[in-house]
Amino acid sequence: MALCAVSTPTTKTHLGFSHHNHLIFYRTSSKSTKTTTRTTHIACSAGDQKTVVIGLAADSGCGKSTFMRRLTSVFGGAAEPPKGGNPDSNTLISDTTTVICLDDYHSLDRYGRKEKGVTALDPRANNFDLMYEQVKAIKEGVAVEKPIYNHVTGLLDPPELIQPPKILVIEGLHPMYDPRVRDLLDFSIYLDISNEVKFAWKIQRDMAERGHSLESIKASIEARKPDFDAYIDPQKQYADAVIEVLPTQLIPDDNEGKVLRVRLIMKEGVKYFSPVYLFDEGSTISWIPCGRKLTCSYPGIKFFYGPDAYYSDEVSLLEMDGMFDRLDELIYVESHLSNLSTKFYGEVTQQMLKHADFPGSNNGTGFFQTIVGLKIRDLYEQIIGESASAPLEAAKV
Ligand SMILES: Nc1ncnc2c1ncn2[C@@H]1O[C@H](COP(=O)(O)OP(=O)(O)OP(=O)(O)O)[C@@H](O)[C@H]1O
Ligand SMILES: O=C(CO)[C@H](O)[C@H](O)COP(=O)(O)O
Repeated sequence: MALCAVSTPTTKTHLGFSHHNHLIFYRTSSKSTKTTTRTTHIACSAGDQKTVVIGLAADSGCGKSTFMRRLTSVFGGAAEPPKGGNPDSNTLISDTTTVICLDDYHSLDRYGRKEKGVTALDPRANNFDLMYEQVKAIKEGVAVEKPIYNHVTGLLDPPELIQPPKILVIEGLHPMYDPRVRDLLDFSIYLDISNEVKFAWKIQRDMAERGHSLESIKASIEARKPDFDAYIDPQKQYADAVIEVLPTQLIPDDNEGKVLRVRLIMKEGVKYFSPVYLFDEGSTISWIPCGRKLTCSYPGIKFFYGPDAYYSDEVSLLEMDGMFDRLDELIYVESHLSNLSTKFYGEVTQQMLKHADFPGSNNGTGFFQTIVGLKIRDLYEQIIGESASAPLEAAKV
C-alpha cells in the first residue's frame, strides 16, 4: 500500500474510486476566487499502469487545441469533454489520452485578476501547489477532483473528477514553469509562435470569427507581452521539442503570415526520443523537393536539416519553409525522413490527409505537429513496454 496525497479545491468531502477501483477519500476546501488546498494523506494503492505525462506549453491562440486534436487522433478515437459533466469543462477525454487545460489552475478568476491588476500569465494568478499535487497524484494512478476555470463566465466552477488515463497531457500557459511540475513530465513541447504570426492568427480568429476590432487585438497582445516574456517564453529552454513558427524567408518582406517557416527543434539525448532526420543523420542538408514528384507553386518549398545548439543543449533542427500544394504528394517528403516512428509506410501523410481541414495542414505546423504526435506514441509505447518487462526482469534476478 502506498500513501496517497489528494488535494482538491472545494469544501465537499466524499468518497470516490480510481480507474483501478481503489477507494479514494477526497477532503477539500476553498475560498471563492482564491483557492486554498487541503491535502489528505490516506492509504491507497497506486495503479499498476503508469500514467505517462506530456506537457504542452504555448500562449493562448497559438494552436494548442489543434495540436491536441492531431495528437489524440494518432492514438485513434475521438476526444470528448467528460460525459454528463460541466458543459464548459476544458477537459478532453479519449480512450488513451486525457487532456487537461492548465487554465483550470487559475487561483484568481477574471474579477480577482482585474481587482489585483494581474494577468492570467502571472504566476500569482495560478495555483502551482495544487497543479503539482494533482498531476503527481494522477501520475501515481490516483483520481483527483480538479477545479474548472469557466472561460464563459470567467469564474471558477465546482471541480470535476479526473481518472488517471494512459496518457495525461497538461496543456496551457505554464506546464514547465514550476520545477516540481516540470519534473513530472515524461516529454515536453513548446509551441513558439513569433509575434508577427501570432498577430496574423489572432486577427484571423478574433476579428473574423469573434468580431473583435484590430485595435483591441493589438492592445490585448501588447498588454500580455511583458508577462509573456517574463513567465511563458522562458519555458521553451526546458522543452524536449519546440515547434517554432516564423514568417517565410521565401518572399522578401512578407507580412501576410500565409506562408510560414516552421522549425522543429529536437533535443538530443532525451530518453525514449530519437530526433527525426532528413537523408543522413547528423549532416547538414538544404533540400528543395519541388520538381517532378512534388508540385510547388510560388514561392516553393525549402527544407533544412542539421545539428544546432538551443540554449545550452545540443539539438537537431528540421526546418520547412513554404506550403504544400497537394497533400497526397507529401509521401514524397515523408519517404526522405527517418526516425519518424510510423507503424507503416506513409502514416504521416495519411494523418495529414485525414485532417486536411485543420489549420496548418498545408505547411510545416501541421506536418511537424503530426510527427511529434507519432514520436509521443512511440515514447508512450517504450515506457509502457519497459514497465511491463520490469517485473519479469526482477523475477529473473
Ligand atoms: N497551424 C496554424 N496555421 C494557421 N492558423 C492557425 C494554426 N494553428 C492555429 N491557428 C489559428 O489560431 C486559432 C487558435 O488555434 P487553437 O484553438 O488551436 O489555439 P489554442 O492555443 O488552443 O487557443 P486558446 O488557448 O485561445 O484556446 C485557430 O482558430 C486558427 O485561426
Ligand atoms: O491566457 C489564457 C489562457 O487560455 C486566458 O487568457 C486565461 O485563461 C484567461 O481566460 P479568460 O480571458 O477567458 O478570462
